[in-house]
Parts: sequence; structure tokens; C-alpha cells
Amino acid sequence: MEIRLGDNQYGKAETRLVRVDRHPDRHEVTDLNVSTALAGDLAATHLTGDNAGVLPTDTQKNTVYAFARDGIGAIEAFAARLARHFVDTTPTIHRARVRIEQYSWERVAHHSFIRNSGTRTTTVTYDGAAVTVVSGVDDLVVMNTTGSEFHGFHKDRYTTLAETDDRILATAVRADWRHMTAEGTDWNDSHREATSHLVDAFADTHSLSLQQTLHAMGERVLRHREELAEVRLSLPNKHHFPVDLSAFELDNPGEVFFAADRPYGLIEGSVVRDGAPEPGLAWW
Ligand SMILES: O=c1[nH]c(=O)c2[nH]c(=O)[nH]c2[nH]1
Repeated sequence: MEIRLGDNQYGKAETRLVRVDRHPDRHEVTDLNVSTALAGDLAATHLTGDNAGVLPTDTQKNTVYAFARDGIGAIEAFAARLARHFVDTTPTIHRARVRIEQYSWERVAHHSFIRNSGTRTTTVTYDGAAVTVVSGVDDLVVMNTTGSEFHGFHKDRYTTLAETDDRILATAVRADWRHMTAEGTDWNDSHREATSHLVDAFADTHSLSLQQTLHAMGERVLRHREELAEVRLSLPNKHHFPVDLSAFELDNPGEVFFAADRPYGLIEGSVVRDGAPEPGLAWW
């Protein structure tokens, strides 16, 4: 019986990096969580413990901090710089994936900030030939207090869910969108616009299911942003159940809800532009 080493990768997960840009009139904060993953000729370390081809994860972490000394810029560009460096300067490394989460700080005074919810994300991969860029958001919490229905669903002997023509629809959006190319895009502008299209579509869509809303959100982004090829969405259905107040001889005309945190429906899907380039390493 042959047993072989399968796919593998390694890196430093969740390097926390904060950079302060000190301008005379104001400070700016860049607050990141950076994860690197490298793959290549790494059989020796797995099979015999020969580490000659292993760039330590500690070095990967140090590289993140050292590169930040020159400035960070858009996280997509910073991730691409790191990914290229690991592959182009380490003979055994043939692929790098750099994932960055950026926490949002809003300046309220010269050097004072409030942290906003919602995280900007990117995943950049490089295989020595092509850079693939995915941008996104995570934990973008949105709610519609009406304009959402859910009825007509399949029922079997275990179904107890009541049909509704008016419910709260709330979710914490995770969205990842794949760029057509790695060059020529204003990353900050593209990110701001794509995020605002997602939110607008969530707000504007009269929803018959969260699945329908998911499709509307992805479609809205692709219709407006020609630099994007595909949007993948993961939408937890943050259920809000009307509380039965009849025991207290009170009615509840859609005003008092129990906000459940689990379990939650998890609605996931992708919306793709016809004829877009193949994803390559985008989702690796
Ligand atoms: O928008 C919804 N989609 C579902 O698939 C589903 N299932 C469920 O119980 N509630 C909902 N809501």
C-alpha cells in the first residue's frame, strides 16, 4: 500500500499589525490582521524533517512588519508585495497566499479614532507567473425592519415555521469578489463602490428569501463594476422572532423581537459574470 504526502501549505496566521502615519495635521491608522500561506517543494520537511527549504513562519511574520515600515497603501497592493517577495526570493516556494483583514478606524480628532464595525479583506495569490486578487468585506451587519417575506416553502411532517409576509431581515455579510486582473485598479475606490452596491442592493430589494437577496447583491456589484468577475457571498440569517406577549394580555404588532444568535440559517452562493476569466488560484 502506497501512502503519499498530499497537498500542504504553511505560514504565519493572524499577524496583528498597526501602523500610524504621522502627518502634521492628523494621524492615520492602518490596523491589519495578516495571514501568509506558502507552498512548494516542502516534501523533505514533512518526510524527513530536513528544513533546508523552509522559510520559518517567524520570518514571514518579521517580513510583514519590515515591509510595513515603507508604508502599507491599499491592502491588495501590500498583500501582492508580500506574496511576490516570498515566491521570488525563496527557491523552494512556488506559491504564496496572503490574506489581510483591515479593521476600520474613523478619525474623530487629530489623533483620536473610533473603531467601526465591518472589516475590509483581501486574499492575494501568486504562483511565480500570475497574481490573483480577491477583495471583500466581513461582518458587515445590516438589517431591514420590513420589506422581507418568506412563504411558499416546501413543507414536510417536521415543518413548523409559519409563513410570513413581513419579517425582519438581518445578516452579517461576508462577501469576496474576484478581480478580472491584478493591474490598473484603484483598490480603494473599487472597494468603496462594491461595498456600497452590496448595501444598496440589500436595502432596495423587496426580499422573498435571503437567497434572492444574495443574488441581487452579487448581481448589483457585477452590473456596476466591470473590473470584477465574480462575487461570493456568505449570509447568516440573523433570525428575529416576534415575542408572544399574549400571556400578559398584550398584542405585538411587529414591535418586540427576540434576536437569536444561534442556530442561524447560512445562505451561501456565488454570482459570476459570463465569459469572465477562469478563477485560477483565486479561491485556493
Ligand atoms: O430567507 C430564508 N431562506 C431560507 O431558506 C429559510 N429557511 C428558514 O427557516 N427561513 C428562511 N429564510
